[in-house]
Amino acid sequence: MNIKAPVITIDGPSGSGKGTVAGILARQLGWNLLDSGALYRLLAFAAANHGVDLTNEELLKALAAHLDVQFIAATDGQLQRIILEGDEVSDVIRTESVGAGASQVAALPAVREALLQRQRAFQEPPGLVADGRDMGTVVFPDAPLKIFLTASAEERARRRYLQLKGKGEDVSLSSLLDEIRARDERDTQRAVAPLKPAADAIQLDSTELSIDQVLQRIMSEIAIRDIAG
Ligand SMILES: Nc1ncnc2c1ncn2[C@@H]1O[C@H](COP(=O)(O)OP(=O)(O)OP(=O)(O)O)[C@@H](O)[C@H]1O
Ligand SMILES: Nc1ccn([C@H]2C[C@H](O)[C@@H](COP(=O)(O)O)O2)c(=O)n1
Repeated sequence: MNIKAPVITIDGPSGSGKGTVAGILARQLGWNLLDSGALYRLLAFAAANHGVDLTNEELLKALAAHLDVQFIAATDGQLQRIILEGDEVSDVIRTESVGAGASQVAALPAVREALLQRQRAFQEPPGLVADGRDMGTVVFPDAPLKIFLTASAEERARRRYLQLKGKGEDVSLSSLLDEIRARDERDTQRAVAPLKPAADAIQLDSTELSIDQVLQRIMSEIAIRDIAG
């Protein structure tokens, strides 16, 4: 019998804290991590490098199918690293402009199809924490625990502002809020795999919660379901 490794999905809009929470959870549980947004970001970044237009669905599909990417698991003191075509791109794919490009290519059905199996291949023992927009609805519909993490657009823009300021970037809160709203609109309104909670997802609004409080809430759901051994 083929018993699949358990999956915890964490979906939600940009800046809700999915990536942070998924990374900590995966480390605490000793499970694999799938940052699915990174795949769409890598595709948008690779397309720019190869001169592929972000509306050219056929070429983007081919690029997605052949993306030469390696995810190097986090270790104590070092976050997960991402290598594209031999170069480390962990930081350069995190800009708002690459995020906007990712949101654009993510609306193309052929691109999503090309990335589907690549995402499912992360489901390896002892388990997987997967974050994105359609982890619970499309990629891992049988996951035993699905979280839909939200926060108000204003709070998400504030978090992003602090994050980027902390990196020394010159950003404006109002333009970040505009970008977050535009990305929400594109991600929720697209025809394929739009951002929405799975019917069986637990919805968690983190506007007033710290990262630790969010983690505690998820840990208690894991304990209730007894899915982490
Ligand atoms: N509950 C929280 N309270 C305060 N800050 C938070 C909280 N959750 C996350 N953050 C901070 O908000 C910023 C954005 O978080 P993160 O990158 O995890 O969001 P995300 O949902 O993965 O966004 P994206 O989808 O755009 O990658 C980070 O600086 C993170 O430390
Ligand atoms: N499962 C996913 C993950 C991401 N996307 C798209 C939509 C986002 O705007 C963009 C970047 O994601 P982020 O790194 O900010 O989480 O990628 C998606 O459609 N489906």
